Amino acid sequence: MAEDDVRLPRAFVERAAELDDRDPLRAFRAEFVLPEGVLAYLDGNSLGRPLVVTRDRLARFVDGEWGERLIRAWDETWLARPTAVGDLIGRAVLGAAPGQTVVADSTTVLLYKLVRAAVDARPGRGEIIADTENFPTDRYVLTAVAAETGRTVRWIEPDPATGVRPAEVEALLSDRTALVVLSHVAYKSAYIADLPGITAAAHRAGALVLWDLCHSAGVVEVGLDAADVDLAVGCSYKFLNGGPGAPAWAYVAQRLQDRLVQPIAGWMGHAEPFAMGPEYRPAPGIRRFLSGTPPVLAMIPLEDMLTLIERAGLPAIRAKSVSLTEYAVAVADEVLAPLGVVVASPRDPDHRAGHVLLEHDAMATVVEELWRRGVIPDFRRPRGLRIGLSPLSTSFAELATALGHVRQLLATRGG
Ligand SMILES: Cc1ncc(COP(=O)(O)O)c(C=O)c1O
Ligand SMILES: Nc1c(O)cccc1C(=O)C[C@H](N)C(=O)O
Repeated sequence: MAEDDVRLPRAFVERAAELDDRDPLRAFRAEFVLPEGVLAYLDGNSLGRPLVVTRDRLARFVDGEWGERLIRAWDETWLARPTAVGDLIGRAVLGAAPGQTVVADSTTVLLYKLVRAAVDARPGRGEIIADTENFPTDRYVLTAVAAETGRTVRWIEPDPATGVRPAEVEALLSDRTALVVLSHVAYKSAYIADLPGITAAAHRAGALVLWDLCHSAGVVEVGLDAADVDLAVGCSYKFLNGGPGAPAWAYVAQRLQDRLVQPIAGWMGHAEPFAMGPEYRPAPGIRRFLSGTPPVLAMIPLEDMLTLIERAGLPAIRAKSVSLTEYAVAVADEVLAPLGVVVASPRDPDHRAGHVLLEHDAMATVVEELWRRGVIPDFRRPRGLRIGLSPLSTSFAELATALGHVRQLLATRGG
């Protein structure tokens, strides 16, 4: 293979073709918008592709619910959308019974609301357990709530490649722990934490636990009710393909809902929003975690993708996800490692979610050139190229194409 050849070795190209031929989900790719100029899109763990059906649904919404029903649509359908779509998310990807999931705000805002509500429900417990490798917005919210409430964050410093292990959490748990906040899937390495194990350990210490599922929802089976999780949040623009700025969602276990008070008391979380009365009275159940007017328009792409996920089935989606990341790791080991690339994601597929982190000092410039070529993964400091693999919209051929360009750029870089 010539250095400047952008193709992978024939064996890998043929394996990709075989895997596509055998892929039981291969027909779903055609339901996404696939522009010619994008050779390979490997960033669905940041922003998922749009569905073709959404283009038509948005047009119908403008003419129908918005353009013709107008303000009447609030009572007819829109006011119920946050919990209706929440229940769809709960059923399709969270393993959550109805009445426990609501769509609203952004992940950051919902994180603040649930973290604050949780620590206020544990007065006298002055510690929050978190980790230094979590996404910045989680760390910033936790630091702010700790400052607001006179609490201390106990930071775990996990090995970036392995993520937070139960023993590291247990070492910090005590009767001073109010809340444990972790990402189920690490945003850099894609490490899948032991959600049931850590949840049980937190409960043994009398603490609440909140899971950030941004990199899990839609690509990893979660099982919130089965694991007796208290609280969870997630975004919907990654593997739920809700589109840029799509709303987030929150899960609050039924047993906790009427015992928690969230700090942003807005009219949409009121028991009777249109009474417009003098006093705030929280709505019963999950609606009390709403604050302002729901992002109705922004829920349309999300509804379409949840329908697709239910058609495909999360077990099949997870199985393809594992095949895709296994293929990426095999190419990295056999073709990229001789060029200095290191796989910085778990080797065990049971602990690896929907993306793979490949490290090399040249990755920042490699990603810049890849984007110019229409090959779109993303870069995370200090030296990580993230290969995001959305199972329903990504083909093995597309993945092989992308990795061929990565190889060629590393093989021909000067210096
Ligand atoms: C783990 C995690 N939490 C939170 C966020 C972002 O939160 P927001 O949707 O509020 O920007 C992201 C990425 O966008 C993320 O990866
Ligand atoms: N949420 C994002 C945004 O608003 C702009 C650009 C990127 C994003 C992302 O999704 C970042 C992503 N959570 C990450 O894992 O890095």
